Amino acid sequence: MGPLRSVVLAGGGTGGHIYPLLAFADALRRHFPDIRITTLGSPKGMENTLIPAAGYDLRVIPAFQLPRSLNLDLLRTPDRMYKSAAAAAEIIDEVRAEVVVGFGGYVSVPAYLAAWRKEMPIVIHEVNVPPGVANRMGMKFTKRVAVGFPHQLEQAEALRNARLVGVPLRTAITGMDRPALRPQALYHFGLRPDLPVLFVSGGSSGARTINLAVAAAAKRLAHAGIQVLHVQGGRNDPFEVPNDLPVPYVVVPYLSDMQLGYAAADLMLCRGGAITVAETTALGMPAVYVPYPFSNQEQRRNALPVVESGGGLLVDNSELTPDWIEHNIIPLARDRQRLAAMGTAAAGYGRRDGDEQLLRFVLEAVS
Ligand SMILES: CC(=O)N[C@H]1[C@@H](OP(=O)(O)OP(=O)(O)OC[C@H]2O[C@@H](n3ccc(=O)[nH]c3=O)[C@H](O)[C@@H]2O)O[C@H](CO)[C@@H](O)[C@@H]1O
Repeated sequence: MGPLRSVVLAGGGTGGHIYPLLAFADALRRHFPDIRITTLGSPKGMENTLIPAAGYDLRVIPAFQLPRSLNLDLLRTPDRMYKSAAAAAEIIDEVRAEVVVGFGGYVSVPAYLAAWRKEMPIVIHEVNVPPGVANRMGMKFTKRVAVGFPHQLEQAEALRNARLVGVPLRTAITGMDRPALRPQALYHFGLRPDLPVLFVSGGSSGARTINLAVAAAAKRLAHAGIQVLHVQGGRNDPFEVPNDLPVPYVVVPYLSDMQLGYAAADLMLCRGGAITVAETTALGMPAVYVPYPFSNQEQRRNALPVVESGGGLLVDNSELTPDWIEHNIIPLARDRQRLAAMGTAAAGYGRRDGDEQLLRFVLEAVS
């Protein structure tokens, strides 16, 4: 087949839907330098900052509310859905897209609907169990569904016949040499090279419980000689960290260059968002996972296979206290051998070629 000339990528809401879209867009551009890439987003999602910052064309289409349960009537009736789908259809026509690839989030639904009406190829990329509501709706229009992780095939009936491609990850992350980047990353954050670094991130929007528990353990961590690099996360209130600590505790609101955080870190403390898990494992980063306790336990499902393979620890949100941190994280962060073994196990679960594998799947769809 010839080169792809124009694609529409749909996905929005939080980072978990947007970063894989961007990583896939980068892969498209690598293979087809002249390709036209158009992304569809909703008015309020993080796509409004992340996609233009990455240099891609973002078209915002009208928002609509999607119910938590699936109902096909919804697609026939409400005006707002029609309006959104009509806007998506107009853009698909304008750019003469050959395929729509959706990553989930409400904005994907009008894109799927518009593409289905035009009888165009549709490809869905899904990273969670159970699959998100937008992608579940999209699955009524296409059988071309790709997933990020092996457990999804076993645990979700709707994904049983999906193609396992992995998660498209940014090459700034998958392509980095962690030890080589470490000195620069430590310098960037004002961290010392002689003490371990705990990297704390609650995902793209941050996590209040994690923020408060780690901040409350700041003194104990510092006196044990553990430095902290703490990403607060966009949607979270600031928290207090004592300013007389003997070792650095660096708080940053959000990291656009997430690879610098990974490069500086010896151990990660994080939620279990699918893209976070894909990144920590791709990098062989030992991690303590604190899954978000709601959303159908999807984050526990993401983290469990890594933990079972020895690549990290799992702790319930309600159990993450300063005492737990003192008794579990402090000894781990100081144990280089254990960290190295965990990192090796995590790397055994991780993969770095999700972008290329998804591209292969999309090319099959258009051929
Ligand atoms: C509470 C909730 O429902 N979370 C969901 C959401 O998580 P969320 O949107 O937090 O997404 P993930 O944890 O999967 O990924 C976060 C992404 O943001 C990046 N990042 C994060 C912080 C930062 O400062 N800079 C930065 O670049 C990470 O490198 C990663 O690429 O989407 C995921 C993927 O659908 C789901 O599995 C999660 O369950």
